[in-house]
Amino acid sequence: MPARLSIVDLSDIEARKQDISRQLLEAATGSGFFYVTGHGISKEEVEEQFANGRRFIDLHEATKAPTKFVPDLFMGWRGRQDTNAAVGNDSWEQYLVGVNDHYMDAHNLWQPERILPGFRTSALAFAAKANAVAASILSCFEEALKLPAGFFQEHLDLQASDARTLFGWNYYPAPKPGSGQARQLRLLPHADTDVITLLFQRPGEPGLEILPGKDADAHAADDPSGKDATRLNGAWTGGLPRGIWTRMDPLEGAITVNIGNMLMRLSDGLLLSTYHRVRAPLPEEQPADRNTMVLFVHGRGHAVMQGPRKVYPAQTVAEMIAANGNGYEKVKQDKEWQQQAMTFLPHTSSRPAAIEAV
Ligand SMILES: O=C(O)CCC(=O)C(=O)O
Ligand SMILES: [Fe+2]
Repeated sequence: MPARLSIVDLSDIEARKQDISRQLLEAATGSGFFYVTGHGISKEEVEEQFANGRRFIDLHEATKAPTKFVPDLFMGWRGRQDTNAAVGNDSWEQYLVGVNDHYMDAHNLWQPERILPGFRTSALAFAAKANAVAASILSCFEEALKLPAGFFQEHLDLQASDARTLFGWNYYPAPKPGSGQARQLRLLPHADTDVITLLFQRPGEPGLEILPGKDADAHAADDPSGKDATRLNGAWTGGLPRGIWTRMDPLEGAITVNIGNMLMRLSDGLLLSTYHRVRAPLPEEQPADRNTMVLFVHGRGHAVMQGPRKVYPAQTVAEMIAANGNGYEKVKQDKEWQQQAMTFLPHTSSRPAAIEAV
């Protein structure tokens, strides 16, 4: 099996469901990360939404401050001061919105219309489109995972009063010349807490890397601090080299998809939530900004994320978010780990031999 990252074409998913389900399952049981094309979201829509998010990021700090992050909900704005406290450097800023207006309004986490006209409508419309892509990917997994038919449709309902799915923007400014940031990470290694993540990356702004063979379970079980990233489990890596940070670069027209801890639990460990990180541009790369958009598919707060074989403890979506936020929250108090993890060695980063359709 060659070392490769998989691309799955989702076009005509209703007519080709069986075929696509097989391909998705093969892609997902490998490294836990794959690309999808034929998803029906145009390049223009994606760029428009990047621009929408940038309108927020470019606001004055004092204007953004009232929409500050609420940890239990995992919604709101984290400025570079906050991400500095969370991950140990100041090269990252994030704004996450709930697809559920109820939580957002209760905490005043939207900017007023007069400051960002049309922002909310545009963001929610895009999040709903992305969620539809997520829902069709997940419906392909139901049968294979022996979950009741319609399980995801029920739990991913964005209109539900306890819907906890998040959409948002990550902004990593270009490293300042001479700052040494080229040898730093922009985001620490972590595994996502959600069901699946849809990540929109822009060509020309690389940095995402995955660690095949190191999943959230291996992290939690044998290395709670996560300090030793080389401790791995024995899981299948889809032919990618085990324990080597592998570049998951932006791919024109594709959405990057990864399995989160909730789907790992729902699948009783068949699908793995793989460790990933974001590094700053290398000295030989363009010292560009990095802009990404994420859909963290969580589903409804009361949904129990446990598979039919009950391999993992029964915990609800709300409990899992409150306990762990996203994975990087877990290590934020550990200064020694931060220092160790932030130092980036370029030779630890490798390109996959191929990116190809399964
Ligand atoms: O911005 C990226 O490329 C990755 C973001 C990520 O992993 C996260 O927000 O969980
Ligand atoms: Fe992540």
